[in-house]
Amino acid sequence: MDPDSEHCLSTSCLLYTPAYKTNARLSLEIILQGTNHVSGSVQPRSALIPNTQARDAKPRLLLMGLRRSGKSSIASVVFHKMPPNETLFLESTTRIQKDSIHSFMDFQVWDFPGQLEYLEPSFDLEDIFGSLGALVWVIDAQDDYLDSVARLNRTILTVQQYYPGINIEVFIHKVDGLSDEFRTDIYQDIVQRISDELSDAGYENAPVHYYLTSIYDYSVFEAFSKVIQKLIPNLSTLENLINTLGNNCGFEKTYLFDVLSKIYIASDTRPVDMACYEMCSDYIDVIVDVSELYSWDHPERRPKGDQIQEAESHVVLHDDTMIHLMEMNKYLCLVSVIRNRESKEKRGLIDLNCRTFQDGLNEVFSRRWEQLEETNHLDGGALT
Ligand SMILES: Nc1nc2c(ncn2[C@@H]2O[C@H](COP(=O)(O)OP(=O)(O)OP(=O)(O)O)[C@@H](O)[C@H]2O)c(=O)[nH]1
Repeated sequence: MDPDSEHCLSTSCLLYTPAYKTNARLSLEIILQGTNHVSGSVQPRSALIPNTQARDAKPRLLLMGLRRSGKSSIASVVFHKMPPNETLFLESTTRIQKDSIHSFMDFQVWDFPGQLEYLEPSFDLEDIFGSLGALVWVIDAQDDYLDSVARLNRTILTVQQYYPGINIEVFIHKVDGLSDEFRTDIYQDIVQRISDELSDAGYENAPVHYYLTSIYDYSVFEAFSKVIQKLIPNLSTLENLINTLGNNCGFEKTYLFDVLSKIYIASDTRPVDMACYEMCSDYIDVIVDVSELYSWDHPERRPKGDQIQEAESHVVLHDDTMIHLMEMNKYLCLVSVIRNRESKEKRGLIDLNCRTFQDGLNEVFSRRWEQLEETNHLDGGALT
């Protein structure tokens, strides 16, 4: 964000005190408490306990690929806020790392050791691929990728016999060190090799999607956003709501962000603009930092009249672009980019429309969220 930009943080974001806080919690600290980091190994078929499946019914994202391809780095950067440089010190994974993410929807991320031979008969495929949301295969684009491609093809051909609807998401990773031309060549080569081999094996039109990713820019967040969006029930309803809101308010682009991971779970259906996405994502960081600084319980602070329940803020940048942020519930916030001069002058209308959108959003999803919260409550809040 440009240091010269005119910052107009609305007071609603800064003034509320914990006594007046409701469900709205734009604070990573609080949300991170809901994130468990446990490790475990997949049980061999004979050791399966019948009831574990019910507790593990959350959609699962499997991070797979060869050793040192970058799986743990991706999970750490996206879900644990690890600065990319610190991934240099990550040790090789030796057991499956199971991460439960408790957010706008509960899901699990399983990080597989690169050397694990999960296709061997001693592993129960149902235990690994049952309740699967997506298989994310990470290929190190800076290394020789032929082995990785061959192993991916073996995995797809085995798994699709039992789980034909499975989403395969291929992250062609570590592209930060490559020129644009080289990236395109590698991308085309990998896509070609995978689709040729699969169609030779008689598997046409496999549901495989490809992304160029790196932890050193926003591409990995963008890719994860796309992966997660496929797991969201009612995504098209959500996109329609955002489109309607954007059209009525003159928004150039709108993203509905998960505050914890900063992946976006939905946006309007205009083409993705990475610059907008980066700006909106950075703005969430600013607001989270400010909220954490000022929303602690101060004995002498007096509430100044009625407070708006959710954090709300806008900033006008040096080029007259406005970013508008509004917290939707304790997990999600809506961030919009506004360039249209007329629209910017109608802040009241924008706020009103965003509140209406918030009602619609919570109506579509609240029942599900309430159910999830009740379940967690019954479980004693423990997430596996
Ligand atoms: N240049 C670059 N390096 C990366 C990127 N992502 C990860 N790395 C580096 O790749 C190395 C291996 O990363 P890990 O995340 O440990 O790899 P892994 O796939 O989990 O490895 P195993 O646990 O052995 O299976 C680390 O030194 C990371 O810093 C990236 O996007 N770009």
